[in-house]
Amino acid sequence: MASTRFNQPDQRKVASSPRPKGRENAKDTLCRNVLIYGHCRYEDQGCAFNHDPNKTLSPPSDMTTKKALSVDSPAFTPATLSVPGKTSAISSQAANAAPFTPRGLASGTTTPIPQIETEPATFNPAQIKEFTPQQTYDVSTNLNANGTAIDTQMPYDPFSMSTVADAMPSAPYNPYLQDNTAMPSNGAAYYQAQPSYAAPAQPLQYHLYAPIGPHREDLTPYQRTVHDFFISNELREELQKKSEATRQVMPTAGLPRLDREKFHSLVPLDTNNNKSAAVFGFPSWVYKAQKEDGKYYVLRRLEGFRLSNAGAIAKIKEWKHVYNGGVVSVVNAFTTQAFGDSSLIFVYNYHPMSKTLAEYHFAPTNRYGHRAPANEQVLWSYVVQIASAIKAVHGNHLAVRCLDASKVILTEKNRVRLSACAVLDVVQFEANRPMQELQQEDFLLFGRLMLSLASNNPHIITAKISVDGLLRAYTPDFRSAISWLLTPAHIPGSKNITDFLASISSHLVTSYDMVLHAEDALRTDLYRELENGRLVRLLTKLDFINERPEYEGDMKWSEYGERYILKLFRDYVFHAIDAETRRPKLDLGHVLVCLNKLDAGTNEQIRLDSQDGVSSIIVTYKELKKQAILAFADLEKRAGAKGGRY
Ligand SMILES: Nc1ncnc2c1ncn2[C@@H]1O[C@H](COP(=O)(O)OP(=O)(O)OP(=O)(O)O)[C@@H](O)[C@H]1O
Repeated sequence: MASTRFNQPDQRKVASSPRPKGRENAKDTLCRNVLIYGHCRYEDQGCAFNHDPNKTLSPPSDMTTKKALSVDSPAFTPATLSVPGKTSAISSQAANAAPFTPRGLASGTTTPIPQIETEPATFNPAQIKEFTPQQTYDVSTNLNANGTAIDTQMPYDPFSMSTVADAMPSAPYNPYLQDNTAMPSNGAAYYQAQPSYAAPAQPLQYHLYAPIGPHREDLTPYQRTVHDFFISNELREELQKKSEATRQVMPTAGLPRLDREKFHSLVPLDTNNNKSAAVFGFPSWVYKAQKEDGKYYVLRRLEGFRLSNAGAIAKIKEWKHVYNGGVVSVVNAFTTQAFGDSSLIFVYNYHPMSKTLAEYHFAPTNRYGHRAPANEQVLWSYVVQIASAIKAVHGNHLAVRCLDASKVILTEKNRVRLSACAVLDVVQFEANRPMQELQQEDFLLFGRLMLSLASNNPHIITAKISVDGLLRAYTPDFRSAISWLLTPAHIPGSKNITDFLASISSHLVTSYDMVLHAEDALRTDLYRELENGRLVRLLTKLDFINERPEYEGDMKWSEYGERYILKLFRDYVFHAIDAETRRPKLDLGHVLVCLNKLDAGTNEQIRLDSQDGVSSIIVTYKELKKQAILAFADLEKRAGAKGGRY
């Protein structure tokens, strides 16, 4: 730690300027005092060095000395960047290249010692701009902490920051190539290697909240808040509700445990107590249940069903091969007496907070008890998803058979799944109807379902209606798709789902594009959360170390070495005060920036001042990171156990 000083009362005295090699060189050499403190006390007293930073490498704009404990304290430009003679080690391209620092986050109210960039002095999320990788960029000559040229081409591993901090690169970083080995094969279609990609060759020095993904440019600055860095409130609320629903228990519901099948904690999901036998021929109940393995499932119970043919239940095996995003996976089926009757139970995957299409579209919403008919775009999205589900089912030589609005569930916004597959195969096993006939019937059921949603009529009788008349508000495309589904084939059994999909191909593409946008949006949210997880781990580690009461009397523990610097760092991050008003600064941006830089161990230097203002330390994040690792390792030793990975 060449630049680190501990508790040295006189350490802030002005450094003497370097001895010039020749008088001529001196006036071209930037005075070290200007570098370190922003001014030179001896400027007017004969100091021979150059005091105009603009004549050499441009120093940071805010190089003015301010009081201790202020986050606006004078900046310090590492000698590595401005040592005369060494500047030639930086290629002109490297010097001009923009470091990877999303603006607006990088400066905060910190006392950073900027490398080359000049950042706005206060944290302003509104100013965040996208990172544009530099096309041509010479990384072969960069400087290490000692000011010597080093090879900066290194494989960058965002999950192992020590590589970034401790070693320097040897091969160009290619973010696309990097994941190829780890990526499961099913991701290959989307994430193919891009050999021609001109990688941002500069090693990414620290994690910041890179604004990746779709951007909304119509927001005015004041609308961008700290919430921009976290998952959106709506999504958070939705996920939390789902998580709560998943964990809900109802001990007073009086429902049995199914010990033989290892299910317990049943919670009824039916909101409707009037059980009709219209769909399956038996009253049915739906429960959420937890299995012994800790996972959650849905149990659909058919009350009073007696299994007369063991072969019926074997049908389930065939359903296990159906793997489609539009079908709720069928897990198992069994009979039980646990409910006090003879019940047939189907086990499905659980999708918390689902609603049936009937519950969603036919529930009255206005005071006249009406709900507006569904919008055509939404209906097209249902058509595409259900058609894809039918394709998967028919492709496995099965038929859906149950396409009632009360048996298609909405698991996410506009995301539908068939929720009662396999039931009729078991219940009507004896009827032994030909599969081709059942598959043709699926088209009719599908057409009826869409027609009832489009006309907002749950009880539509399709025999005597004119689709064109009923769906006047919809496009001819939509009307003809519904007509195709409802019209029996000229040659029995000749209709097939592939033909239907071909005829709606333009809507498939639109739907696919919407899914891509939705995925982009979710990924953007994921990026926001990515850094938060890291920071929680880092904060936990720091809190484990800082000011442990049991070691309070132990001077070695708290007042020396790494723990002392980390304590000062804690003050620097969390206890900053405004230089002018002396009021506490509660700047989340500052905290995020500092913690991210610590996590990455950057070479940026900061000045840490003791609370009494007596001593200061100039230290890099890289050194701080090393100290944190050492202090935590020491703590682990004292704890006598490994604390786990942080
Ligand atoms: N796999 C599942 N995951 C989560 N919830 C589900 C699942 N399947 C069904 N549900 C939910 O269970 C509830 C009851 O479903 P059910 O099929 O019994 O509908 P219903 O409207 O009660 O119809 P019926 O009157 O025929 O019983 C619905 O709110 C539905 O969203």
